Amino acid sequence: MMNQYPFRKILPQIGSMGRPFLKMHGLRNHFIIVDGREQPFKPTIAAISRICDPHEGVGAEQLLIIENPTTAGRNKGAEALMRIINIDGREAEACGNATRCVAYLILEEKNAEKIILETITGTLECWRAGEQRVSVNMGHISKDWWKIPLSEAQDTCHLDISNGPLKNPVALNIGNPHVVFFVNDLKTIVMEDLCPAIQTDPLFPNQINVGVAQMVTDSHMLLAVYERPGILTEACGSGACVAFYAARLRGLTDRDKMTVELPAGPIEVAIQPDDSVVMTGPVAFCFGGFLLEK
Ligand SMILES: N[C@@H](CCC[C@H](N)C(=O)O)C(=O)O
Repeated sequence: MMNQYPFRKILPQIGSMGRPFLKMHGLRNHFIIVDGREQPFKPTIAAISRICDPHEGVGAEQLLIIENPTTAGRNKGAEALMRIINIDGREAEACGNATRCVAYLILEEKNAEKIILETITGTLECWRAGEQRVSVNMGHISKDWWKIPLSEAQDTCHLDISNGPLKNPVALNIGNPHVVFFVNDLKTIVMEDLCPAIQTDPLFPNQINVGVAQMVTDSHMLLAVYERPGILTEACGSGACVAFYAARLRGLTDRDKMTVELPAGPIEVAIQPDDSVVMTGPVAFCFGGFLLEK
C-alpha cells in the first residue's frame, strides 16, 4: 500500500501557508487562477515563471489574478477585474480564453446569466452560452498602426513583413496586438520555426501574437497562433476574433459569423452591427490546490 504519511504531514501546512488556486482551461489554453480580491496576490517575476512552469510548478500559459474592479470599472457595472500575466511576468492586455474561464467563475459566484468583467483595457460583457460555454463581447478591433502598436507608419491591412511562406499579413489590436498571415495549407507551416522572428521584429515594440490562417470556406477557417512570449498554444480566443476580422478586411468572406478551428477545437466568432466582436467557446476545470507563494 502507498505510504500516505508525507501527504498527511505536509497537506495541513500547505493549506494554511499557501494561496488557493484553480486550474482551468479554455480549449486547452491553460490558466492558473488566483482570487486576489480579499488578500492581494503580487508574485515576483521569478515566482510567476516557476508557478507556470509545468516541471517546477502547476503549469499554465497564463496566471490570472482576480481583483476588485477599479472605480471606473465599477461605474460601468464590472463585478471583478481580471489581470492576465504571461509566463515571463509581463501583463497581457487581453485573452479570450481566459476571459471565458474567469467569467464562468463569476457567473457561478453571482448566480447570474450575464456579468461585466474589467480588464486593464476596459470592460467586457460576458454571458452563459450553454453548458460550460461562455460568450464574450471582446469589444472593437483597431487597425490604426499606432494602436497595434507598430514602430512606424504602415498599411496594417498589408504589412511589409515576411518570413519564408509567411507574407503580407494584417495587423490588428483587440486589446492585445496580433498579425494574421493567410496561407493555402496551414499544415505545411512550421510555426515554431517561422514565427519567433516575426514576433520579435523591431516593427512591433510590444512584440506580437502571430496567427496563421487558412480559409476552408467563407464561414470556416483553420488557425494556429504563436503567442507572446514564444508559445504555440492550442487555442487563442483573441487570435480567433482578429483572424475572422482580418479575413473580412481582405475580402475573403463577407459573412458576419465564422467558425475558427484551432488545434484544440472550434471557437465561434460573430461581428455585431456596431462592429464589436463576440466570441463563444467552452470552459473546463482541471484541478485546484495551494501555491506556496503568498
Ligand atoms: N499571450 C497573449 C495573451 C493570451 C491570449 C490568449 N491565449 C487568448 O485566448 O486570447 C498576449 O501576450 O497577448
